[in-house]
Amino acid sequence: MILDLDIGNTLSKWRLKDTASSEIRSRGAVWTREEWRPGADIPDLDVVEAVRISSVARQTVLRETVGLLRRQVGAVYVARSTSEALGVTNGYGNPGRLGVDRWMGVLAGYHLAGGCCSVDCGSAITIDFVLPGGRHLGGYILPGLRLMKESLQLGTRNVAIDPDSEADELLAPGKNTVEAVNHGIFMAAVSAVNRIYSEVCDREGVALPLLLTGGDARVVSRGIRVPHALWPDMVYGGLEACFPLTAAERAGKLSGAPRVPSPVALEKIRAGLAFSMLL
Ligand SMILES: Nc1ncnc2c1ncn2[C@@H]1O[C@H](COP(=O)(O)OP(=O)(O)O)[C@@H](O)[C@H]1O
Ligand SMILES: CC(C)(COP(=O)(O)O)[C@@H](O)C(=O)NCCC(=O)O
Ligand SMILES: [K+]
Repeated sequence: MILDLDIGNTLSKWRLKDTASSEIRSRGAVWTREEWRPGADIPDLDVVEAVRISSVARQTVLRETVGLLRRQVGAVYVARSTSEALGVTNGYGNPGRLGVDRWMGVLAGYHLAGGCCSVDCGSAITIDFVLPGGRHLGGYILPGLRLMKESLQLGTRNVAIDPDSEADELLAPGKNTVEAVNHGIFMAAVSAVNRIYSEVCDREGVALPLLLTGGDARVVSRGIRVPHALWPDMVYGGLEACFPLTAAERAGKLSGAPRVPSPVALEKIRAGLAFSMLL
């Protein structure tokens, strides 16, 4: 078995992948601030031959996790943001500073779709662009839905947006504090993604496939006006592409990859931008 770890600022996600069949056998998540210790929701390390890790948590969390795993598992691969990988050049002036979860998402997106916009809706919402040909442009970081809600301190933190709400409902003015906050942060997130996607496609003269991942991807997806695809395992996809271990991975097949969404024509994106300027 392969243990894949995606340690974010809120949740440490794990999944077990069968080395022979490439199937996902189990998955789970623990709060990042909790100690990572086998037992409870954590898989039994006896069956694990290799571990792949993407971590944006504090250095000490990664160090402790790697230390624990190295004692019990033969091969531990830790992903790093580099200046170039798999045909993509990192757009940051200091490439190592790019969050490795963003780098994994960009590499997975490029592997699947070629040039793309990859959006990760987690503790933070990150929006990254890579052009056909592999030039990563850099990206945008804004607070995630939960962070936005907590920063308001209006006692609404425990009332999450129902991911099954219709976009129309979420667009409407709130009739109480919970609604006003939930609709407000929803609009902040989706407006940013819609606008940034259109602006960058316009600037670069290319309509890019749009891919979404992260804990709030389903909610944000409700308000995205252009074709896009959800890829919950996108960060894991970057780990698979960087450290291929199974036959399917070596053949370039990333698990859970969606069908590549066909973007709308650039003219339409530009027309939408022009229209929003007139309002
Ligand atoms: N069951 C859940 N538990 C915690 N957070 C959740 C859950 N479902 C959705 N979320 C949302 O997802 C976010 C965490 O998403 P995730 O992509 O795991 O973030 P990170 O990678 O930053 O840890 C939270 O900030 C919250 O808004
Ligand atoms: C922006 C992030 C906090 C997002 O992390 P997440 O929301 O997935 O926990 C993370 O990618 C990070 O720490 N990045 C380093 C700063 C940067 O990318 O510029
Ligand atoms: K994120």
